[in-house]
Amino acid sequence: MMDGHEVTVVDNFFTGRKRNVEHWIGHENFELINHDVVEPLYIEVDQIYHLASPASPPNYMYNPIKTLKTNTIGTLNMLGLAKRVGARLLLASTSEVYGDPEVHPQSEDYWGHVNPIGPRACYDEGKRVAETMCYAYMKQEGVEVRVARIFNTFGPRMHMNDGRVVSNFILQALQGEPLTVYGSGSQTRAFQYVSDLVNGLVALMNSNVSSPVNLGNPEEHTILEFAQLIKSLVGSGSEIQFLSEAQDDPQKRKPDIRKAKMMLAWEPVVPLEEGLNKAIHYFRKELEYQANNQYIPKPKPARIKKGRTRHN
Ligand SMILES: O=c1ccn([C@@H]2O[C@H](COP(=O)(O)OP(=O)(O)O[C@H]3OC[C@@H](O)[C@H](O)[C@H]3O)[C@@H](O)[C@H]2O)c(=O)[nH]1
Repeated sequence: MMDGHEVTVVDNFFTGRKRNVEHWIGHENFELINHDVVEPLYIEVDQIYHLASPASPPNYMYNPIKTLKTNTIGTLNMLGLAKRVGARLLLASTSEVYGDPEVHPQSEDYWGHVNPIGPRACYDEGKRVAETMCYAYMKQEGVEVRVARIFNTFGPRMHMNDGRVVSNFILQALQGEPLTVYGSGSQTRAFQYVSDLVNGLVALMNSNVSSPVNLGNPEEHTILEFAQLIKSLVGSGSEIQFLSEAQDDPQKRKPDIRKAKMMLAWEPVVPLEEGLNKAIHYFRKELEYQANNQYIPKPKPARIKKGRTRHN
C-alpha cells in the first residue's frame, strides 16, 4: 500500500482479528472483505498472497476438516481465481511439509517425513497437496506460482490464544505463570521475526523463482533454551514446567536458506533478542489493554410492559 498498490485483505477471522488491520480502514488503497476462501471469490487482482489457513498446531487441530478444506478447496479456489484473471499466486507453504525430518538442516530438495494419518496431517498433508495443486495449475494451465516454505515465525499481532510456543512463553512469563515445555525441551526450532518473513514473501512474489523456497531464520535453539531466554528477557520469576510431549512433534528443525540467499538476495536481518523484545513489548501492552477493556455486561433494567392490564 505504501508503494502505491491497492490491497484487498480477505479474511474469515477464524484466527485473524479486525483489530490487526483496523488502522488501515479508510486508507484509499485498502479494502477488507469478510470471506472464507472455501467459497469462490470473484475479484480482479494481479497478485494473490494465499496465506489462508490456521497455522498454530492447536488451532489447525481444533477443526481438522476445516483446515483440510481451507488448504485444498481454498487453494483450488485461489488457483481458479489466478487462472481466470491471469494473476500470479504465492502459496504460504510451511516447514511442516518436511514432517519430523531425517535430514538436518532442511533444504528444498528434501521430500520430508510426514505421518499421513497423524494429528498434524490436516495441516502438513494439506499444505503438501496445496503445493501439488500449484504445480498442476502451472503445468496444465500456465498459472504463475510461487511457493514459500515458511519456518517458525513470531512477532507482534499474534493472537493471545495463538498457542504457539513464543506467544505462550511470553504471556506465561509476563503473568508469572509456569512456562509450559512439552516433552524434555530438547527438541529444536529456529525462529524468524515477522518483518523478515514479509520482506522474503514480497521478494519471492516479485522474483522469477517458481520452485519452492525456504524462508526462515537458521539460528537454532532447543525449546528449553527459548524458555530460559524469554524468562530472562521478561525478567520473570516464572518456573519451567515439563508437560507430556506433543504427538508427532518434529524433533529438529532448521532451514537451509542458501536458495533464498542466492536467488532472492534475501536473508533475515532481525536478531532473535531484538525480535523477542518487540514481541514482549506488544504482549505487555495487550495484557494492559485487556485489563482495561474487560466487557462486563450490565444487568438490564426490568422491562415495563405498556398497554397491558396485569391479571393476578
Ligand atoms: O507451550 C508450548 C507450545 C509449544 N511447545 C513446543 O515448542 C515447539 C514449537 O511449537 P509451536 O507450536 O510453536 O510450532 P511448531 O513448530 O510445532 O509448528 C509450527 O511449524 C511451523 C509453521 O508452519 C506453523 O506455525 C506451525 O505449524 C514444539 O516442539 C512444541 O511441542 C512447548 O514446549 N510449549
